[in-house]
Amino acid sequence: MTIRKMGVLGGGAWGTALAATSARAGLDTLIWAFEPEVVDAINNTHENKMFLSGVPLDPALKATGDFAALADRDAVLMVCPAQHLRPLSEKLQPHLRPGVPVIICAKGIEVKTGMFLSDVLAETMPGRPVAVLSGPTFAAELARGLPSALTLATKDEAIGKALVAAMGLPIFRPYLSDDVIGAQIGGAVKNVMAIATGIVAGLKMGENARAALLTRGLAEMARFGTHFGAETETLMGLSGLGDLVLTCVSQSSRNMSLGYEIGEGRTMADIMAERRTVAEGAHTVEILHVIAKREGIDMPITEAVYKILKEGAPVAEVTKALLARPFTRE
Ligand SMILES: NC(=O)C1=CN([C@@H]2O[C@H](COP(=O)(O)OP(=O)(O)OC[C@H]3O[C@@H](n4cnc5c(N)ncnc54)[C@H](O)[C@@H]3O)[C@@H](O)[C@H]2O)C=CC1
Ligand SMILES: O=C(CO)COP(=O)(O)O
Repeated sequence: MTIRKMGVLGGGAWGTALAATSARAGLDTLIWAFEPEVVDAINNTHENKMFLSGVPLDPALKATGDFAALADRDAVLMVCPAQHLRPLSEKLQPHLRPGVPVIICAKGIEVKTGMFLSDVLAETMPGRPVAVLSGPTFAAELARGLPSALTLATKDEAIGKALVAAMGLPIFRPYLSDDVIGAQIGGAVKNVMAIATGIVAGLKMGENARAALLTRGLAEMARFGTHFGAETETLMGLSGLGDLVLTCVSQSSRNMSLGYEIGEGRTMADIMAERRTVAEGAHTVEILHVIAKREGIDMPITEAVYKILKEGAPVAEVTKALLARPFTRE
């Protein structure tokens, strides 16, 4: 299998950065974008001002608002926010040739069903090969040509190798895995942990507290992951620990900075009113909390973020309760 024509579903920051990378790798690349202004800007000004401003794009990179225009693609990167994956994949499915792989690049869990995104695609795109591309990667850095490494997980080794051959670059290094569930869990859970570490940073609780939270967040990710059959190697790899570290320590993260502002005393409503971009952890926490309860998985940090974001519990009270938990074994 050879991939020459790449489709990208989603013209946000990450979709645009991945499309720019695909074009840089020499692939004929077409982005489907939701906003007509984004389609227009990519085609006519070669810049996505709305989501990735200041990054000049290859004029060969084209955008469309028409799903049918993706009909000749050899593979499609699915880079919409997680909660939009179901309706968008339903609309795209009839236009793609059978056997064309789709690669999940979104990070999250479907809130209304509790399903992993690969399970959503198994319903909306039955029989289609699926891969997951996930790792510590801020869109703005990749778009500027700075180096990144990611996990590329798929059960179909030939497709994995074809994707690496097509898109791999010295600045974009995919590492193959067959752990499709594990690669999704890291990316989903780390966003919730990034909100938590952001809150602690906003509260000025110190760097010891942040390191403690990040490490206990990893324990939470590992408990959740192993419960659903993820391999430890994946959780300790780029899509797990790697992404957890990046997202929890940097204010470039939308999730971390969301937490930071909450820690400083702002309300969710005020913060969200100023943002057009997605902070996936704010959605993921809603369902992660439900799944953890249902499955009996101990996830106290997730629970704390849920209480603050979704129940409006006072930050000081929730933090105090988290620190007062009974002492236990590591
Ligand atoms: N930005 C980043 O550095 C990275 C993002 N991701 C993941 O990629 C996914 C997409 O994120 P970004 O590209 O950053 O998005 P973004 O936050 O830059 O842009 C928002 C996106 O949501 C789309 N959107 C808004 N309303 C919509 C609707 N009603 N229907 C369909 N689409 C709609 C917009 O078209 C746009 O593509 C997320 O799951 C994110 O976690 C993964 C790795 C890095
Ligand atoms: O997933 C990301 C980095 O790997 C981007 O993180 P944010 O969505 O928090 O900005």
